[in-house]
Amino acid sequence: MDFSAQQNFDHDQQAGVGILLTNLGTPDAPTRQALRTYLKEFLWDPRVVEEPRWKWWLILNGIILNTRPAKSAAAYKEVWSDEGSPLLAIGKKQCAKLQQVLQKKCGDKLHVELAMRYGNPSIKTGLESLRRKNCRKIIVLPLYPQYSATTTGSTFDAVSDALKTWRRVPELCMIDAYHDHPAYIAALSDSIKQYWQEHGEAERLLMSFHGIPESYFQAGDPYPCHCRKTARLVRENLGLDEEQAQLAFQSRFGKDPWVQPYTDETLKAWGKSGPATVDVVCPGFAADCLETIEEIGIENRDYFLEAGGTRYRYIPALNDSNAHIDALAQVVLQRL
Ligand SMILES: C=CC1=C(C)c2cc3[nH]c(cc4nc(cc5[nH]c(cc1n2)c(C)c5CCC(=O)O)C(CCC(=O)O)=C4C)c(C)c3C=C
Ligand SMILES: [Fe+2]
Ligand SMILES: [Fe+2]
Repeated sequence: MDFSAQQNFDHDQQAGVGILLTNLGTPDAPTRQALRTYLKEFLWDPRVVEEPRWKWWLILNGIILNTRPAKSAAAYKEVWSDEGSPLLAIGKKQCAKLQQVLQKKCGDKLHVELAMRYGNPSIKTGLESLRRKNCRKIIVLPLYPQYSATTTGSTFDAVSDALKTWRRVPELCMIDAYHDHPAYIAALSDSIKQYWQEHGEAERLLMSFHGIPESYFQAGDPYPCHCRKTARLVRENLGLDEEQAQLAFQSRFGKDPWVQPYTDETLKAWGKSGPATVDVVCPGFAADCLETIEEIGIENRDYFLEAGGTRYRYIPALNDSNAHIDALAQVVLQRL
């Protein structure tokens, strides 16, 4: 074990508190090669794909990593901006703003760093930055409001792994979920209300969350229950009934059943015989990314309109809005 990196650590400096803000991750570039590297790390995580290792190794290396990277790179090209990947660019803004808000409240012993579970900047790098700033207490805030072993659980694995080589392990607080935090629910509801004030209301609201395999839920992952609670609280806050505002799960991967109802099938059915106008919001995504901009903003729009719907709009994620950053600050401050 290598503890040498800590030799220059200043033991006398006053200790600080670090906040590690994390998100899923994103490729370094929208290219086949960068996607291959990224997907290899992501899809080899046993929290994400629970298949027996030998079997999954053959499928991943024999099929998926030879086909998916080119397809995913084309999709990423559609959302890539001058600032790079939206998820990372928005993450950097969220991090800088949260630092400002928390420093105003708590002073300059508080440091916020951004890290990605897969790809860069890594969790190891983020934690090391906080160590250099002499943070003896670290609060990990994964930007997933709803807990899932595939996301939040996996982030905690990576944090624990990174700390294995530290001689002085910091006091640690891992925030597991904030799916029903009043400030998060208020920020979501207010952003929908504001969108409707500016653009008018649709006949129906679809709250679309990323899915997980149905078998993970059966094995005890509380994720779908967290999503349902978020959706119910937002719906109640907006004063809508169960027909006017509904929930669905997107981004199914592979052939096994995932938690239902599926977003794409719901929108195709609504296009055929349901409401003429639909607004879609993705409360589980703290930042707009491939899954919201491309999958919801483009792909699912086409499904709805081609099936007969007349108007489809995507309401942006909370991103770096003041209400969102204030909500995240409140989630963190409760743990200080
Ligand atoms: C293979 C299984 C997958 C599980 C389980 C899964 C869970 C899960 N993912 C998110 C959030 C995001 N996923 C994103 C991209 C993405 N997700 C998967 C697969 C699983 N996700 C893949 C293969 C990809 C890559 C894109 C692709 O090739 O289609 C992203 C976007 C990242 C970006 O750079 O924009 C997010 C965010 C959650 C919340 C979740 C379970 C709760
Ligand atoms: Fe995903
Ligand atoms: Fe997707």
